[in-house]
Amino acid sequence: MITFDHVSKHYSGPTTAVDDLSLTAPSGKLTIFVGPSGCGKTTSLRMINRLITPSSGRILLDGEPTDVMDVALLRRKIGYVIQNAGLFPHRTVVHNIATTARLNGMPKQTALRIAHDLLERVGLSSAFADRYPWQLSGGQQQRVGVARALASDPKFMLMDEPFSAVDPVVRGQLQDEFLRLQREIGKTIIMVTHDIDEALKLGDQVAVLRTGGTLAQMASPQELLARPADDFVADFIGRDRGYRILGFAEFNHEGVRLGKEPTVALGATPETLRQIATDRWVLVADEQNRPLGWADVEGVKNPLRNGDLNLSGTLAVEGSSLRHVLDAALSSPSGRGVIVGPAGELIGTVTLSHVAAAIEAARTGRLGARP
Ligand SMILES: Nc1ncnc2c1ncn2[C@@H]1O[C@H](COP(=O)(O)OP(=O)(O)OP(=O)(O)O)[C@@H](O)[C@H]1O
Repeated sequence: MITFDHVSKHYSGPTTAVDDLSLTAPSGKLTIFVGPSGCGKTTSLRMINRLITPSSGRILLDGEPTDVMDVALLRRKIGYVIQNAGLFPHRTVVHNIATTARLNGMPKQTALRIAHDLLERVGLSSAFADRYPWQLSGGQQQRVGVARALASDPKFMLMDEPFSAVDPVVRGQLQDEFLRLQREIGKTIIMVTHDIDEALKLGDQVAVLRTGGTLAQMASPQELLARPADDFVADFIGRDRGYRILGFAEFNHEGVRLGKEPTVALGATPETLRQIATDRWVLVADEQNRPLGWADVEGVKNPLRNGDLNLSGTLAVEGSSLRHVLDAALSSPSGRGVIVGPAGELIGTVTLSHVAAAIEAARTGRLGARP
């Protein structure tokens, strides 16, 4: 657990970067600091590993004040990941990763073995081990940065905008991979971002800071979306709050009868399509009954080919969120959202009215309707 106890930081002149910040980042959880530019996120983070000294107040790691710890020992307890990874340019990937373990006195061979293991855990093959940072993409460098921070198996991790230097697609992948990794490793993490979507996606808890370095609200993503503390938080979270909160409610199809969707295979004739169709659209699936797309009965004049398929519909995996299921229904040309199992096999379809009923049930229960 990382505790801020009335921490302030005043720089010279009138700037108060952080103003009387008190909060606790719980053990094994990912806490996000988010807020507009200049609200003191990075300053707060860097006070934890004493790259910056607080003007007043204390920071404690598992109850132990950091200001009296030996600074080298303190930093060894804390993995640190920064934007653009900050890798050593003259060291290979595997030696970059091994650095922190070596600094903690681990024998070279053990450190290298751990580095190779970590490379795979962050989604890079061993083929990258002997490359230099400049031979990697931004996303790959960022993965190496995470692996390097993890190499000494620190109890705490500080991450300053770790995914912001890459394009949105890679960023999404890195976030997903990092969430998976954190489920395994359960570190106590504080991450800084200016991106509220990233905060809501990754955070167990989100601390929203306002300019002047004060805490506006600290809450779970669901709580922030359902009950923003004031206008500043509501504005910062932005529009679509009602829609985004659906991302935190699992689609429960127990009370909902999934439609039994008939399917055809590629190669089906127009006559077959017309016989099977319940309306204009027929779902096309492969031999394992995995949906491939929808065919428009009125548009197919020859045996069905790949090029005939409408691919606009998203698939919702069973057990995914109401947001995914709603999106599957909205994006499907037939209006029927396709639900698949873990191997991508068809389970059934849902109509918009089914999803609306599920949303209504969740809204009055778990979504936390306003009192
Ligand atoms: N070394 C410094 N000297 C004087 N003022 C500083 C110094 N470092 C930061 N500040 C000021 O302190 C405030 C907080 O800065 P900080 O970098 O912590 O903000 P931030 O929330 O991380 O911003 P961003 O999202 O833009 O990175 C800002 O007003 C900044 O200008």
